[in-house]
Amino acid sequence: MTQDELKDAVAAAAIDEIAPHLERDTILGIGTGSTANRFIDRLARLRDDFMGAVASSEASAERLRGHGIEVFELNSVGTVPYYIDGADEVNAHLHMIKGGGAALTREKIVAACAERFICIADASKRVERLGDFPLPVEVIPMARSYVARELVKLGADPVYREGVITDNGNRILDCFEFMIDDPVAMEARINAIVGVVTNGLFAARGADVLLLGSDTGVERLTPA
Ligand SMILES: O=C(CO)[C@H](O)[C@H](O)COP(=O)(O)O
Repeated sequence: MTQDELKDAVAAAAIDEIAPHLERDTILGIGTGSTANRFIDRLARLRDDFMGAVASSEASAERLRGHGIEVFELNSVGTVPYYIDGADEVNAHLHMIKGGGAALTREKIVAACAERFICIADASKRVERLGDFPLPVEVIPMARSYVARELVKLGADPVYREGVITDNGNRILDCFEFMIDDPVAMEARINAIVGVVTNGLFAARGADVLLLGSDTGVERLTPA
């Protein structure tokens, strides 16, 4: 199967996972990226079965609205029963690196408000140790150089993502050469640097379920 077919397969599996639990007043949390987009496109077929969605990016909000799905502000919703999103890397504990699409901060906020995080990914995203994928860090623009120097002290090789401004008006540093042995500790450590908005480690709040697509089908995994 191609990677696109695997993304379709996990998007379909996520629909199967949540569809029996949808109520007329359900508001879902929706992620960002090519896998999440496939989920959004399938969700459109169920749009009369639930109330709407909270989106983790302007791009996803636009896509949801394009399908006639109402998009709500998180502040007016409170909690959502499910957050469905992709990942750049995921380990056996369902800790993830996210933010390849620069939406990490809003993704982390919506995930924090979700009762369950369902991660949808093709098998290429499953790793033993996080860090081959460059870890994104969202920074306040004026703190960019300072944060980069602090990240070097932690062992990373941070590279400014040229031309990218996040939905929050901030910048992204991608940390290369950064093998992460303790994702929970490193997530907290990076977030403690002044000027960091958040980083792309989703470890303190990892996923509850991973739907992982491979040539043999979609596997449903829970944290080890
Ligand atoms: O974190 C993300 C965006 O900020 C995405 O979930 C992540 O980059 C995976 O994207 P894709 O489904 O396109 O591979």
